[in-house]
Amino acid sequence: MRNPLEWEDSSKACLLLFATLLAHLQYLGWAYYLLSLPQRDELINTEFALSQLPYFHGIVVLSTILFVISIVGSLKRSESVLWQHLGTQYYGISLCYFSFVIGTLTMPTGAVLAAAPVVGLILFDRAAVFGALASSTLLILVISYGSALQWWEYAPVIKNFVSESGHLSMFWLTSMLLFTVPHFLMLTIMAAYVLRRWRMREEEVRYLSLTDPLTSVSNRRSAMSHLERELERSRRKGPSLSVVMVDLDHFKRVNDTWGHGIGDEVLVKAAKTLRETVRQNDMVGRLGGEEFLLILPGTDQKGAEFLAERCRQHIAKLEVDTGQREILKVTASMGIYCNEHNRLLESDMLLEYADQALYHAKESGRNRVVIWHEGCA
Ligand SMILES: Nc1nc2c(ncn2[C@@H]2O[C@H](COP(=O)(O)OP(=O)(O)OP(=O)(O)O)[C@@H](O)[C@H]2O)c(=O)[nH]1
Repeated sequence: MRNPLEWEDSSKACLLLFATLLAHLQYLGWAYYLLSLPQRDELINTEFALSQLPYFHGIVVLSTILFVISIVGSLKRSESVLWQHLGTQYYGISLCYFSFVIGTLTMPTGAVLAAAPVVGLILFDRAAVFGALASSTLLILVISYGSALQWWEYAPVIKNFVSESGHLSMFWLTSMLLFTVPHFLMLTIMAAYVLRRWRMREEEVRYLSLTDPLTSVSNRRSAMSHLERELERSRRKGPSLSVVMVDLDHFKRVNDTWGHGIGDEVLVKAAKTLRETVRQNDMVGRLGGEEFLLILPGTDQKGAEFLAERCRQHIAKLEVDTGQREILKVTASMGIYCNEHNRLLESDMLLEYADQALYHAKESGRNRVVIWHEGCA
């Protein structure tokens, strides 16, 4: 599914114009329903309603045309902020006309003026939303003051907002709810949908910023901050922490012989093997190139050695199909350091010692696990 936060401008306009068309169809249906009622003369100004029918139709036709144009634009994946201006301006101005007919100081007008910009700002360009808000507010003010100055009647289609007994007219109240609820529903659903996608994207960005794109294990930054956290915990709570530096042997040769594609495949398989061999709360990070780091909380030196040895054996059993009737095998060297004798060591020293042990493993023939000892320094 594509992300609405990355929709083309034409698709956003298309969505808004579709919502506008639905609203105007609802108003047209309402007008026809009222005109069909036997008691219509008691509820509405029939003469005015009939005189406005061509405009109602005209707006529905115009909304349909604009909607179709925006569909064509979105099929062509057209990107231009003008689409957004068109969609938002038409939404605002066409609803102002309806606001003039039923009254500017009403629930639907207030609801749209208050809620539409909030949803709009999530989805549309700021200039488009504020532009449409400015023109609509200005129009609403002109219509309202025009009525106060007796240039035109207020809510010319409605008769008797209040009944003769002084109570609110049931027809008036029901009509207002009928117009308000769909707008609110549409705006709320749109906001909820876009915000959900927004949260998903945030999750995705977080995942990408912490994960190595090739192997899907933690990247260097994420591994380092995890190490700091675990080291702090080890200092406070006591259990020892072990780190294992893992480096694939003669990896340059793999690349040189079989190409980078096969080299990448080896890295992916090795990372997967490490991930599947360690426990759930251990961390596997790729420090770069063919070097990985295992962070093993609550693990003493003996435990780390056992786990590293198991990882080494599993990697040695890996087989990579080279596509040339030859199966490629790889091995890894590992250096271990555990803070069980010195909880105060900083993370860089922990890594330094593990690196020294790894160097020793390489020097003494590769494909082996070495625990740091004085001789490694
Ligand atoms: N395919 C692939 N190769 C990489 C990647 N990152 C680093 N490399 C290669 O990994 C190789 C590392 O080579 P060296 O550092 O010489 O180590 P080595 O050949 O494994 O030798 P030893 O570590 O001493 O056993 C280089 O050829 C890098 O180009 C990667 O993401 N994909």
